[in-house]
Parts: sequence; C-alpha cells; structure tokens
Amino acid sequence: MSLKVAIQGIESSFHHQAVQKLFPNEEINLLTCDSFEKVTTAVNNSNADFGVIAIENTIVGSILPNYGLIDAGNFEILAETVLNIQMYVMALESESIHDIKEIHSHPVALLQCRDYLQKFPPQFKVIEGKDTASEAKRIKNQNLTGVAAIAGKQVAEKFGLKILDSNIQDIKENHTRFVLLGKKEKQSIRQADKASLKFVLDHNVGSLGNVLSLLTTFNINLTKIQSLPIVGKPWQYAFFVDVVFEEENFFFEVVEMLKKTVKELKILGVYKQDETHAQAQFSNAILNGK
Ligand SMILES: O=C(O)C(=O)C[C@]1(C(=O)O)C=C[C@@H](O)C=C1
Repeated sequence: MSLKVAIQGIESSFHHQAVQKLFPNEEINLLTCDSFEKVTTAVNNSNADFGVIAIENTIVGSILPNYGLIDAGNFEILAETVLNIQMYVMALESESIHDIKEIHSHPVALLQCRDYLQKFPPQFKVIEGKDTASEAKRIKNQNLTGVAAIAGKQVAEKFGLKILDSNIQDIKENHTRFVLLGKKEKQSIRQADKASLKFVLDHNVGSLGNVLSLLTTFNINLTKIQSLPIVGKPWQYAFFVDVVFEEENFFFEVVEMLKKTVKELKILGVYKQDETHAQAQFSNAILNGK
C-alpha cells in the first residue's frame, strides 16, 4: 500500500526530493498542494498520511509562517531531513542567458539567489511563483521564450530544459531543513535524539535564562531558538526551540521540570535528527572552537 504524502509543489520540486529522502523504500502517492497551509490542512483532516514542509534555510533563515502552521496543527513533527540545495537557471533549449527577460521561482528560492539576481538590469523581471518545479514546467508546456526558472538540476532533467547557469545561490553551502508531519499513532519513533518545543514565559527577569540553565543541567543541547509573536497579545512572544540529547529519559525529565517553570509548554515532536545535519553542526562546532 502506498503512503499519501502532501507537499507544497509538484513532482521534482525540492519538497518532492525531501519526501524521497524521508521514504527511500516506500511507494509514495504525492498530494501536490499550492500552499503550505493546504499541506497542513490535508494532514489535519487525514486527507494525507503525512505532510512535509520546509522550516528553515541556511541563507534565508526560518520560514516563519510554517511555525504557526505546525503549532496550530493536530499532528506532530515525526522526523526531519536536510537537503543540500543548489540552484540552477533553466529555460527552453533555444535560449541563452542573454535572451532572458524574466525569471520565475518560489519566493524562498529567489531569496537564496538575491546577489545573482541583482546583476541583471532594472527592467529585468523577477517573479514569485508557486514552486520551483511548477514554474519550470510552465515554461516547457507553454513554450515560453525569454523566460527562465530557478530550480534544482533534477527539475531541468524532468522537464527537458536547458541549464543556463549553475549554483547561483548566494553561498555555495546551502541547506534547507524539512520536517515530516503526521499523526502520532502512525509511526513509533525509535531512538529519538531531538525534540521541538514551544513555550511561553512570564515577563520576569531571568525567565528565559532559567529555562536555558535547566537544559544545561540535563546536558541538553539547544540547536535552535526562534521567538514568534502571540497573535492577539501584542508584544508577547512564544519561543520555539529545538534540542538534541543523548538520553531520552533526561529529555522527559526536563520536560516535567519545564512544565513547572514556564507558563505554557507544548511538545511539537520528538524524533530522530537527520544524520547529515547533526554532522554538519558538529563539524561547525569544532571549527568554531578552534
Ligand atoms: O519550490 C520548491 O521546489 C520547494 O520545495 C520550496 C522550497 C522552500 O519552501 O523553501 C524548498 C527548498 C528550497 O529552500 C527552496 C524552496
């Protein structure tokens, strides 16, 4: 039986690649959506077994609206995966880079290529589209001349487009982290070593410091912290953190203590970290320590 997985975008998009990395051996039935919200709605309504959404990119930073979608959802983060994202300019076979007058892509993909796009003259149009692959597909299907898309290499291969420029993102080293969303009972997570939490604090001196010290005491490493406004409560913020740990028991012990310390606590997911991501963070830590 195949798994139904909702993504924003179509076949060959980076989200599709993330699904393939998360489920290398499964038969997948992709539910292609034109917004992140439709992905989380599909998981909420059980129209899909799972959803995959991008949460952060090493050039652009957090994809903030997706934090809200995860928080509002009736599901959990079950896994993560990190992709190496290399961007290419592609167009019809007849075109050269000098023929291109407008370029289309997903807004987050365009943000990763800001330096490159600034090199074009002011009349050159940069247009935000649905996802990298849909923009490329449209060029092919409608035989659009003077138009290019920014997408991954696999998209050019899939739709038979010519690559006009390669690795055009601002920095060669570029990664996007995706999370797998689903109902808890669908999968049991073995050997979890990472968790995503949301908490709200009182406006007291040291309240965040207390949380951080507690994590230190239990040897729990904070890998990410993101604050977001609480809608309807101006100037109040919720904290979204990712933590990694070696001992799952320590994590659940800390959760019990946090419940007594913070105003509101929600576990968004307890899962296994992507090995490649963990390795990259580890080598960065070593390099920074030198
Ligand atoms: O358009 C795509 O191919 C996507 O999968 C979207 C998306 C994103 O949402 O960040 C995924 C990875 C890259 O960071 C650029 C775009």
